[in-house]
Amino acid sequence: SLTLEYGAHRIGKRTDQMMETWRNYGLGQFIHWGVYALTGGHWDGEYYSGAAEWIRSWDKMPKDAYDQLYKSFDPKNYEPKAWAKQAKEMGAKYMIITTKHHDGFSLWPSKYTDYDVTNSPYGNDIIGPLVEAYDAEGIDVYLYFSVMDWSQPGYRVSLETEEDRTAYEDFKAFTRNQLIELLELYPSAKGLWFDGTWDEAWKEQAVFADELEKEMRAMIPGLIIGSRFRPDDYGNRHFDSNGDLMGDYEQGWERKLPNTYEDTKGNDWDAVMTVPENQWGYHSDWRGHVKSSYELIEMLVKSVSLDGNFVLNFGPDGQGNIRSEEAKLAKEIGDWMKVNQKAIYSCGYLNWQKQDWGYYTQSREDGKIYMVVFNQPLDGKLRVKTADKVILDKVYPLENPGMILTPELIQKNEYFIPVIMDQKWTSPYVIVVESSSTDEDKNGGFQKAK
Ligand SMILES: COc1ccc([C@H]2[C@H](O)[C@H](O)[C@H](C)N2C)cc1
Repeated sequence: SLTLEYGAHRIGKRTDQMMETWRNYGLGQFIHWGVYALTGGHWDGEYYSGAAEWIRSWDKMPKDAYDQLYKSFDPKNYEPKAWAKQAKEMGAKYMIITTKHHDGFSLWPSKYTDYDVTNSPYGNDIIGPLVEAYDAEGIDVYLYFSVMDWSQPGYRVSLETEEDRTAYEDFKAFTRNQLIELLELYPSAKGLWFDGTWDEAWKEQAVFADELEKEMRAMIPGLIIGSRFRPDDYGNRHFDSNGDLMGDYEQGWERKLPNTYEDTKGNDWDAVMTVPENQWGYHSDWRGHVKSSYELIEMLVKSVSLDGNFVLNFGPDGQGNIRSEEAKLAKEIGDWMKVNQKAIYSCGYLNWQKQDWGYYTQSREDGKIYMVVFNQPLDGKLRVKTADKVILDKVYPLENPGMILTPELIQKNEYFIPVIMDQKWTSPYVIVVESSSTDEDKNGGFQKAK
């Protein structure tokens, strides 16, 4: 393997408490909010078919018109406490907020740019009250920050000339200033979710990025930073030139999920997901497929079953309203979580053979196994093929622990579990499996399967 000075600084998962907490979240909320929300994905009566938060890059969007939008940013209906309560009801354990997206508009009072909320009619800090509201609900806050910043004169896609390099040094200093400022203003933040780090110019900044990451980690011990921040000695991101994961978890799963445990390479990871196919910021006219809560619950369960976190995106409108479609999803997901959260929180991958009826998760706290059923077989029998030397001690519906189900042995380590046919399951349901190992432990009894 290559000797890398700026590659992965750790092989394998972080095992400290803050990362354990992160690993056990299961469900998160992404919030994309900024001046792009004022356009709702339209300009001058025309429909923008791209991602609404990218409308500034649309050829039909005059750049100066976009850059004046902040003079209309005055979200009368912004209610951070209501947003936090809704997220709590949904069952989100963490929230990632766009402090600054690619356009550079800063949602906090920044000393380093005039393109921020203090120079909008709204005038006040957006981020601070949001952090307080989510902290008060016990939902951990993470700060999304786009390195790419179209508003900054020093920003460059690539460094071709000496002038580029000189300008980029200013941009690097600006970027560091804003990040230090964010961590000083919001020290309860548990981590940063970086974006906009694919430019050639940034990919040459292995030294700068590494020093900055170290500086940020020193400011908030345990700070969690994913694989989208640093480039390595050769400009590789997410995985360094030896194939080792950069940062604390893999951030590559954007609007897509891994299919198998092998796809995750055994790393921690999050999957960030839009409700439409590709809209993060507010678009007033969602076209194409809009995901149902059933689909999103399956993605959540699949993510947890493969040791990841699922982060669902919300895009509030220009007045600070959470749109009705998202409010409905938050309610429906929350209703499901209220009944089935034990199969999600502090759960992860179980190495039993994947079956067609759904997904296994296993509690990292007590080893209980959860069978989350999406596709109930017509004969009401769930096939279960356990790992070797496992016996099933007790099986029952999570919703009705008194209803003991008796597995039917098919062959060694393989059973049918008869679910209740007269129980009309109308949404994904969970069967709990308490199991133990047939290995004799030192005093001849059975130990709980770990
Ligand atoms: C070039 O393709 C991109 C670039 C950036 C994105 C941004 C989205 O605006 C959103 O912030 C998402 C999390 N991020 C990857 C999406 C697609």
